Formats: sequence, C-alpha cells, structure tokens
Amino acid sequence: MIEAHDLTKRYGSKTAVDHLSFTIQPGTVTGFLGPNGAGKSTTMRMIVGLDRPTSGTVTVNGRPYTQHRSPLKEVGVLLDAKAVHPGRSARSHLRTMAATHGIPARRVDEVIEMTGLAGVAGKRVGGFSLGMGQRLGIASALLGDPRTLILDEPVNGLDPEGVKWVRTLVRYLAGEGRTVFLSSHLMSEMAQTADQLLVIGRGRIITAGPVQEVIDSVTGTTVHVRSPQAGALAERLRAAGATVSSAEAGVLALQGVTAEQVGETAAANGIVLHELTPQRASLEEAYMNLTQDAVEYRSETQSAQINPAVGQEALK
Ligand SMILES: Nc1ncnc2c1ncn2[C@@H]1O[C@H](COP(=O)(O)OP(=O)(O)OP(=O)(O)O)[C@@H](O)[C@H]1O
Repeated sequence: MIEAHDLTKRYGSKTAVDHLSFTIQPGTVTGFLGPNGAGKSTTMRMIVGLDRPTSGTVTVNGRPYTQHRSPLKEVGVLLDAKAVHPGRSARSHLRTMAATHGIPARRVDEVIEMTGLAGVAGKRVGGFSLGMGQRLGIASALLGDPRTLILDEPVNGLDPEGVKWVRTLVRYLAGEGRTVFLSSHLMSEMAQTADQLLVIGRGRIITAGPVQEVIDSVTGTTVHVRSPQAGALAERLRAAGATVSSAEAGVLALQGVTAEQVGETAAANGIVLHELTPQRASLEEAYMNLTQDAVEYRSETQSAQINPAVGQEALK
C-alpha cells in the first residue's frame, strides 16, 4: 500500500506536486495518468526517496521508503530504464544488484525468464532496443520479489506485443495481492490495464476512482438531433432538464438527456425527427478535455516537434 498525505514538491518557484493525498491499495493495478509535466515522475521519485518532499509525507507499506531495511524486497521500481551501465550484460547487471541486496542468484534467472530476456541476457545493455531496456528495467523491479511495484511509463517504447505482455504481467502481479502503481500518459492503455485511476494535472488531482467510474464521468454523451420542429423540441427538453445548444437552424446538440428520452419526448408531442444520433466522446478525447487546462507548454512542445528551429527559439 502507498499512502500520500498532502505531498508537495517545489523546485524554486515551480510547484511540481501540489498537496497530493491518495492511497494506492494492494491487489489492484492503479494507473497514474497526467499530461507531460503533471508531476507523475516527481511523485514517484518522492515515494521511493529519490526526492525529498517540500512538505507532506508518503509511505510504502506503512513506512517511508528509506526506512525499510530491504527496500528492494519491499518496493520494485522502474523509473529510468536507461540508468544501466551500457557495457554490462543484462545478467551481470541483475547479478550485481542481487548480490548487493542479499538476493539469491537463482532469482536473477527467474526474472530473466519472466521478462523474456533469456535470449539476450548475455548481451551488452548498450546495444539494447528501448523495448529490451524496458524489459530489463522491469526485471530489476521484480528482482526482490516486492509487495509493491512502482513503474514509470513501463510500456514506453514497447511494441504491441510488449504492451500486451506488460498488461498481462501487472494484472498477474496484482492478482497475487501486490500493489501495482504505474504511470502513463495514455488513457486508452490505462483503461485496458488498470482497476483504479489517479489523474493529475499541474501537480493536483483532477479525478480518481475505479476506471469505469472515471471513464463514465468524462465520456459524456451528446445527442444530435435534426428536426423541422427543433424549436418546439428544444423547449420541451429544456423543461425536462437537458442542456440544449444549436449551431445551425433545425439542428440541436443535447446533453444531460439520452437518445431514448429525446425520441420519446418527440413522439409524445407529435414532433417529427429527421435524425437522432447519440455521440460518445472517445476515451482519448475525454481525457484531453479532462486535462486540457493542466497541459503545460503546449504550443512550445508542438512547435519543437514540427520545426526544430522554432523549438530552439522556444527554449531560449
Ligand atoms: N529537478 C527539477 N528541477 C526543476 N523543475 C523540475 C525538476 N523535476 C521536475 N521539474 C518540473 O516539475 C514538473 C513536473 O515534472 P514531472 O517530471 O514530475 O512530470 P511528469 O508528469 O512525470 O511528466 P512527463 O510525463 O513529461 O515525465 C515539470 O514542470 C518539471 O519541469
């Protein structure tokens, strides 16, 4: 279990994490979502004692991470998959980690098997693809057989098969009763993987709860209607509590009402309909709506991707 109380981190005048309080329960996969710069990595770094909170506290399995006697056996962490000496082989990296933490050497072979690295375990890590690096990072996190796993963007750089593998693995680990906390900026990926979601923006919680509840709360349905008697229909639906807007004559966009209710209201009042279409926002659209106010540096980032020269200017 991970428990954060009023967790805050400031870098100078920048508040990266702003009074976050949450509990991540064992036996579940909790997805930590937020746009770039939302504060996910900073939160994870504070959980594992790599950054000191400006104020507030965070504990893992009841204690601050640094107060655990064998942290690796308590918490498995994937924060920066590239933080491995490039000249070492994957096996030698894992063996060194195991030796310095009192973990038996046979566990190294187990995690190599679990993460599908058996074929490349003797190769230099420097030659690894991003996906193989991610697998090695996950193998390192699993080495101590920890009760809690903290994985920052574990599917980053993985191909679809790798993504599916991570999904299956984390579900399996949570099924064993472990606490699994993983970050992503992809709502669709988290919707398929997590039980619970914690969505943050600009260091604050935007929403949290079971995946389906969060999705239902953000993917509101709009009903589109075309009718030669749009005015009369709008009047009756407004009276019933719907929010009505109209971009052109004879066309209505309705919220707070189902397509069935619109059809029945029309029938009961003898109103002719030419079109009745429920339109559900896609998950990614809903997520973008949810977090759009919390996205930092949007224009700079986009220009940097489109035109590196503009990006250079933006960074000056
Ligand atoms: N060492 C630091 N010094 C100054 N500012 C920092 C530092 N680390 C992070 N920040 C700032 O804190 C904010 C949160 O960053 P963080 O990396 O935690 O976000 P994130 O949600 O993990 O984003 P991403 O998805 O891009 O990794 C950002 O505005 C970032 O620029």
